Amino acid sequence: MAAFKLNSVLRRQLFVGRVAIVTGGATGIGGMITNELVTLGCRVVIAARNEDRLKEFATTVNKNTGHDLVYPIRCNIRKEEEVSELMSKTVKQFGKIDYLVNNGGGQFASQTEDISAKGWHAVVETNLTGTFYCLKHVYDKYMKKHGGSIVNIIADIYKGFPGMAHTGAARAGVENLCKTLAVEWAKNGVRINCVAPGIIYSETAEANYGQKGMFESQLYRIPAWRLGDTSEVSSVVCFLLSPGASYVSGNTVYIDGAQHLYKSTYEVEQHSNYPPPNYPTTEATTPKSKL
Ligand SMILES: CCC/C=C/C(=O)SCCNC(=O)CCNC(=O)[C@H](O)C(C)(C)COP(=O)([O-])OP(=O)([O-])OC[C@H]1O[C@@H](n2cnc3c(N)ncnc32)[C@H](O)[C@@H]1OP(=O)([O-])[O-]
Ligand SMILES: NC(=O)C1=CN([C@@H]2O[C@H](COP(=O)(O)OP(=O)(O)OC[C@H]3O[C@@H](n4cnc5c(N)ncnc54)[C@H](OP(=O)(O)O)[C@@H]3O)[C@@H](O)[C@H]2O)C=CC1
Repeated sequence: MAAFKLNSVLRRQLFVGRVAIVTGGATGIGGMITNELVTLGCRVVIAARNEDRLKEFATTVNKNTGHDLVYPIRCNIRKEEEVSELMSKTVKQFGKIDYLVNNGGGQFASQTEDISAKGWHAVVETNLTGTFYCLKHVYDKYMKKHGGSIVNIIADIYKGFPGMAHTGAARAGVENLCKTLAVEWAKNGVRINCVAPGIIYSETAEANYGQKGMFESQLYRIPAWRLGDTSEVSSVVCFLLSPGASYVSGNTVYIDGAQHLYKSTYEVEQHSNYPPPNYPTTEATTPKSKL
């Protein structure tokens, strides 16, 4: 009991005096990351496009904790000047940026051939270019001189991302950028890692993907036989930001109940359109082509 009490005191103090930026920090996974950082004593700037939602979330958390620890700044990460301003305003307001969580992002489900050029650019600009802007400007405005710790939220791209090629390509780009920067910025005391969530329940994520219960229909593809919850992502993010991960950089942690090692969310329908094999085939091994 005594040990637990000591741990909970240490836990509350882990990030006292620290300042974090969480993009998309007012909803879903980002909202839980903000909550957990605040619980650990951190001041958190939350940044996204919907200003009303940011303000409402900040007011609620600040009221619940009795401290002004959450500060909203409207920012579309696709706009470099807004990202630059986000970093400048944070340094002006709080004097520092210890942590950056690149969580803001999203996509839509589509067969690759149905993605328009505009849709492709929207997803790549949001998830890859937006993340690049955040990384570049947090480095320029603070971390180049002072170091820091960064976590990028990507997605389960272990087997490509059939059904969401745009985001698969963008997130793979972020993962590769992370590996590069772990080396290039090590000399500046910057650590950078990625977190790859599997299917994580949040009201906003479910709303984005249409009908209620859609996520649950995927359970049989997940060895854990359940979805993840947002606190199961935020705890890993906080660990990676913390001194507990002081020798960890350039890595990706999958938070997916082992789904990346198991079944894809994509179904390939039966067909016989591959070049024929060199072994004898029967009707049973050669399904009729649907072409
Ligand atoms: C298994 C689960 C894993 C993942 C879970 C999560 O991530 S949960 C979290 C998920 N949370 C989120 O994803 C939330 C954040 N997501 C977003 O903000 C958007 O999904 C975004 C990234 C596409 C930006 O979109 P925006 O509207 O700001 O961008 P814009 O106005 O610049 O260009 C729009 C163009 O993109 C196209 N297009 C867009 N939607 C669709 C569609 N449904 N259908 C088809 N196409 C679509 C279309 O071409 C459109 O142009 P049009 O035809 O209108 O001239
Ligand atoms: N839930 C899941 O199963 C999975 C989620 N992810 C990823 O995790 C992250 C969080 O998703 P989740 O919490 O589930 O869903 P949400 O829809 O709640 O989170 C997306 C957040 O990103 C913000 N955002 C989107 N576009 C921009 C932009 N251009 N500039 C600034 N902020 C932006 C949104 O705020 P606003 O609209 O106000 O800008 C919103 O707060 C996303 O990157 C998502 O793709 C990855 C794999 C699985």
